[in-house]
Amino acid sequence: MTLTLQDLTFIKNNKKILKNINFSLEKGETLGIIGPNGAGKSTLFKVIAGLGIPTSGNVIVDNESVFDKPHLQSKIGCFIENPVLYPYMTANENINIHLNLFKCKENEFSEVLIEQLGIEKFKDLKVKNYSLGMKQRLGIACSLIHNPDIVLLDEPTNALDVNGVKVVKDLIKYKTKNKKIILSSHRLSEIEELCDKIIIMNNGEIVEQFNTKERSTILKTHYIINVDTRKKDLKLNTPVSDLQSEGSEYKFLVSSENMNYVLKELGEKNIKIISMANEEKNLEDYFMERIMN
Ligand SMILES: Nc1ncnc2c1ncn2[C@@H]1O[C@H](COP(=O)(O)OP(=O)(O)OP(=O)(O)O)[C@@H](O)[C@H]1O
Repeated sequence: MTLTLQDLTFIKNNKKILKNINFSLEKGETLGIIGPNGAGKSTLFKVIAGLGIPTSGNVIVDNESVFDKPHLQSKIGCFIENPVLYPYMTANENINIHLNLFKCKENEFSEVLIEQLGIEKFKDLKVKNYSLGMKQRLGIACSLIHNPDIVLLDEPTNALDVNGVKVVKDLIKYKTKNKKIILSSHRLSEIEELCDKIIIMNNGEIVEQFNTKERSTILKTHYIINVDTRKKDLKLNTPVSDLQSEGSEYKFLVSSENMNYVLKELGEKNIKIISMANEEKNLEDYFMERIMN
C-alpha cells in the first residue's frame, strides 16, 4: 500500500498555501518535512488528514482518493500541534472517545501507546490539570489510538522535556514498523535521525526532496583545503567555494565529487597542499544555506 500525493494545491482566501505537492511513501517509510515558519507544513498535514479539501490534486491511499472514499480516512492518524482534548475528562475518557470515534476497541497498539507515552500515571486525572507535556503525550496517543497505517505527526516533540522527546522518538523508531509516517519538526537532528526521506518546503512548495541514504552526496561532505602557491595567484578550473587568501596561502572548500579533480590540478600546477580536512555538513547547516540565507 502506497500513500501518494498528486499535484496537491490548496488555496485559501486567494492565497496559494500549497503549490503542486507531489510525493509518495511506501510501507515502513518515514518522511520528514522541514521548512521555515509559514512554509505550509501544518496545512499539508491537515489536507492529507482530510481537515481541508484541496483546491486541486489528490491524496491517494490504496489506489483510491481519500476525498472520494471517506472510510480511507480511518487509515490515517493525525497529530497536529495543540491537540483538541476534552478538559473536564480524564485521559482514559479522552482515549475512549477516540476509540469510539473510530469504532474500535483497545488493541495491541493502543496498549503500547498508553504504556510507552507514560499515560498510565495520569490516566484518571482530568485534562484541565495537565502540563503542556502531558497534553502532548495524550494528544499523540488519542490521534494514533486506532492503529492507523498512515501516521502524521506535526511537531510531536514540541512541548516535551528530554525524556518525552526520547519516548516519542522511540515510538517512531521501534513501535510504528510497517506504517507510513510523516513527521515535521524544527529540530532538524531529529528529522535526520528518524527519517528515510526528507522534503524541504518553502512558500508552500517542495524545494527539494531526497532520501537520507543520498545524504552523503547532498548533505555531506566537503573538504577544506589549505595550499601555498609560492607567491603566485591561485587559478583553478575545478569549482571551489569560500576562497580566502592570506599572502601566498589560500583556503577553499571543495565538494567530495570535485575532490579528485582539484587534487589532480594542484599536482599539475605544482601547488603545495598544506592541509586538508573533511567537514561534514548536517541537515541544519544545509537547511540554513538552502533556505534561511
Ligand atoms: N485558514 C487559513 N487562511 C489563510 N491563510 C492561512 C490559513 N491557514 C494557514 N494559512 C497561511 O498558510 C501559510 C502556511 O501556514 P502553516 O501553518 O501551514 O505553516 P507551517 O509551515 O506549519 O508553519 P510553522 O512552522 O510556523 O508551524 C501561512 O502563511 C499561514 O498564514
